Amino acid sequence: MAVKKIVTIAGSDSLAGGGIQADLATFDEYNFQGLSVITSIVTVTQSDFLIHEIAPELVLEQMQSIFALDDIAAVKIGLLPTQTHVVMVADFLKSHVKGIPIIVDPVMVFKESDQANTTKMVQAMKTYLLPIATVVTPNLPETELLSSQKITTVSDLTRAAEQLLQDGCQAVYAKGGTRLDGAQVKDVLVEKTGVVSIFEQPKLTTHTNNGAGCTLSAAIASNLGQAKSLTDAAKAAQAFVHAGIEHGVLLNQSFEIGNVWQGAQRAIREGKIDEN
Ligand SMILES: Nc1ncnc2c1ncn2[C@@H]1O[C@H](COP(=O)(O)OP(=O)(O)O)[C@@H](O)[C@H]1O
Ligand SMILES: Cc1ncc(COP(=O)(O)O)c(C=O)c1O
Repeated sequence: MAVKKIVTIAGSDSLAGGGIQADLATFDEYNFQGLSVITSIVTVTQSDFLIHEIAPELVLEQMQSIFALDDIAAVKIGLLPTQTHVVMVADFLKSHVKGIPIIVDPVMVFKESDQANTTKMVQAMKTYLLPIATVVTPNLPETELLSSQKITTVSDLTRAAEQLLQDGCQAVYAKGGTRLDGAQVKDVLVEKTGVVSIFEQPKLTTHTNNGAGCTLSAAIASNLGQAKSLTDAAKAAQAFVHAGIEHGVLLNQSFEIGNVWQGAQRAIREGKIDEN
């Protein structure tokens, strides 16, 4: 029996919070065989958050192996360590991949570190990656970087997301998340058609949100790969992440911040977690 296949082009998070590990775990929950192109390896210690890049030629070879298959359901792009990787991945997809959803998570600002990539990275993303995207999923600081706008309210977030449509993407799902005030998390989806949707969930106080952004974009990719509409895919993905944060896991007791658990929604569905 042939399996349904979906691809992530992203970094490895050795501690499995975000990155390739979160993407593959998400794809598995949606019954996809997850294929992966590893762009970088992230290592985390008490003092350092390091991104080790994989040589662009090797990234290209991974893409060539995968896209020799012609029945991929969707592609998600996560961490790209340099502008060279951005240009190369965008060029490859533009010429080799047609007619399937491309979800771009423009990973530049991490919860685990304050570092934000440079202005040149922002420019490379806007010039090469956004134009090929079905949907782009920046978090709040990334939306600020890409739009050069300061964001403190949902209206600001919506306006900035609408501005990003001018870079040529079909839609922007901007994550307000916990970075906007209020008891609810608020994310905004703006589409080129003019439709604006706001997705809300109760703001959780659990500290198990490592990988929330990666899981969200992988879940959007999975739902789009199952041929849902973008609005339905986004709504389902936000609910999937919410369950994953609420029932997230700590690696051990010395970690204060834990990882999203991609199996949470299934466990709830199967009655293995009592929600009351
Ligand atoms: N504490 C929380 N409670 C509920 N939802 C959350 C929480 N933190 C993040 N989310 C949701 O998780 C997804 C990822 O958001 P965010 O953490 O802002 O992204 P990133 O990981 O890229 O910084 C969004 O849908 C956001 O609304
Ligand atoms: C490889 C990689 N990609 C992306 C992320 C971003 O993770 P999050 O979904 O928490 O924003 C991380 C965070 O550690 C990472 O290591």
